[in-house]
Amino acid sequence: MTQDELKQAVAQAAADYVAKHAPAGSIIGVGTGSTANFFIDALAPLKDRYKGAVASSEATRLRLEGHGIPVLDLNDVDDIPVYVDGADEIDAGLNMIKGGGGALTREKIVAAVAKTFVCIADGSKLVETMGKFPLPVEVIPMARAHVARELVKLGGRPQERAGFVTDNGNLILDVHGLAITDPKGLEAQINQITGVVTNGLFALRPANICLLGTPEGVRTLG
Ligand SMILES: O=C(CO)[C@H](O)[C@H](O)COP(=O)(O)O
Repeated sequence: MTQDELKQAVAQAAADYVAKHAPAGSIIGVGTGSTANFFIDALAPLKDRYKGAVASSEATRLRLEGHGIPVLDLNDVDDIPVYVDGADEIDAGLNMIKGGGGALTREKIVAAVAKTFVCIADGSKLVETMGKFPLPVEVIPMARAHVARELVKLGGRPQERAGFVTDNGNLILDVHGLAITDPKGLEAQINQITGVVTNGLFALRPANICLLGTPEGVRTLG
């Protein structure tokens, strides 16, 4: 199976999960990235069952609206039963690195509201120790150099994502060379650096389940 076929399989499994667990009339949280895009396509046939979706990025908003799925402002929503999103890396404890697409802050906000976070990923994303994928950190532009110096003190090699501006008007530092043995501790520590909006570790709010695409079928973790 190709990687896209694995992503499609987990996206369909997530749509089936939503159909089973999100009550009719509820609002679905939708992540960002190529796997989340497959999920949006799989969600489209179910759209009349739900009131709409909350999007974690402008790209996701456009794709949802392209399918005729109403997109709501998170400030008008009290309850998101299920949030479905991809990951760049996930470990056995369902901690993740996210933000390869640069949408980490909005993803973290939607995940904070959601009752259940369903991670969808192809099998290549499952790792023993996170950190091979550079950790994205969203930074207020005037704090770039200060935050970079602080990240070097933590043992990382930050690199500005060239020419990239987040949906919030900020920049991304991708931090190479971290072996993340304490994901919760590192997530909290990086978020303490003045000028950091947030970082791509999802360990303080990990996924609740992961639907993992393998050639043998979709495995459920958690
Ligand atoms: O966090 C993300 C975007 O900010 C994505 O979920 C992550 O980068 C995985 O993307 P893909 O499904 O394309 O592999």
